[in-house]
Amino acid sequence: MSKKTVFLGCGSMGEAILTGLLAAGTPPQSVYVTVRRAERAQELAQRHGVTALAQNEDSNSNTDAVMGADVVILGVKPVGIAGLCREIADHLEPTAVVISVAAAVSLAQLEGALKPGQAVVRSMPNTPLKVGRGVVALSGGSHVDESALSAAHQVFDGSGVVLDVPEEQQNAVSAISGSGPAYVFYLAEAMAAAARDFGLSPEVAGVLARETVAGAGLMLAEPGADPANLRRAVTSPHGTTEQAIASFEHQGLPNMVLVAAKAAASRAAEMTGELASA
Ligand SMILES: NC(=O)C1=CN([C@@H]2O[C@H](COP(=O)(O)OP(=O)(O)OC[C@H]3O[C@@H](n4cnc5c(N)ncnc54)[C@H](O)[C@@H]3O)[C@@H](O)[C@H]2O)C=CC1
Ligand SMILES: O=C(O)[C@@H]1CCC=N1
Repeated sequence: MSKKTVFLGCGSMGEAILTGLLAAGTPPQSVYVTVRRAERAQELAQRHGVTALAQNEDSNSNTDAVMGADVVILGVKPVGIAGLCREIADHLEPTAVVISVAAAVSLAQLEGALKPGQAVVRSMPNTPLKVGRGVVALSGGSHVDESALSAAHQVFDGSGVVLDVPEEQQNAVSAISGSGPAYVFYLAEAMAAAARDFGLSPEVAGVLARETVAGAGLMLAEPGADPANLRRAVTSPHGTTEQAIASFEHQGLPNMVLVAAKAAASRAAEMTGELASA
């Protein structure tokens, strides 16, 4: 029998994980999601065939949903995580594995808001899980044994690469792969803007940028792909690309990426502190 898997909060990230999980073969009948609004619940139920519950005055959908659940995925914003944990703590099966996807929320904060002994996994996924090309890093809490960690791996296995990292590395993971899709989309936006600056129509500019980034991404996904080698294969000696790469170098693009990633990681550390004092 399939594990009962529950998503508490199912927005951008939750739905990306849900889509990947179902595409990898998990039967929708074993999946439950809770959201705030009835219209969103209806949308998720129709789109994915899962049972979707919205908050209402008569019952608490979160505590109802976690009853008998094997795996519970916390998909709400960091600021809502501790309250959600306290809300469900007494209703969880002692054997349930709780997986948080929230940036900046520490295992200590999660464990402190749940009952003693609950297995908790802190994860940092990314939205490409939705298309089977995600990457997620997991860190197990103090009560996570091999079978609990394996249950967490199973949530993501079919839709991306799953890595185990020490918890201290989670802010760095968040700054690279968690936020990373946004950096790439931002580059695509900038490429489209440059194309429009040349006088190309917005439609043509959009297609050029999107297809180039998507095609390059697929090449990077091939086994053994190396970004530097792939770049060199496009860069003819004394040709056009060489000029653009030299311009990026001159303007300090690698350092800009480093500084931006450090800003993301610092914000995560700051958020952990804010959540602790809230
Ligand atoms: N969006 C991304 O690319 C990534 C997000 N994350 C993490 O994922 C978490 C969710 O982020 P997003 O999906 O972007 O946010 P979102 O706002 O799209 O989704 C959050 C969902 O939770 C629902 N919700 C809020 N409180 C609830 C409650 N008490 N019970 C049930 N449902 C509730 C909201 O209605 C919403 O649908 C955050 O903690 C974030 O740090 C992690 C990695 C990447
Ligand atoms: O921006 C955020 O806080 C979340 C975490 C990583 C990606 N999105």
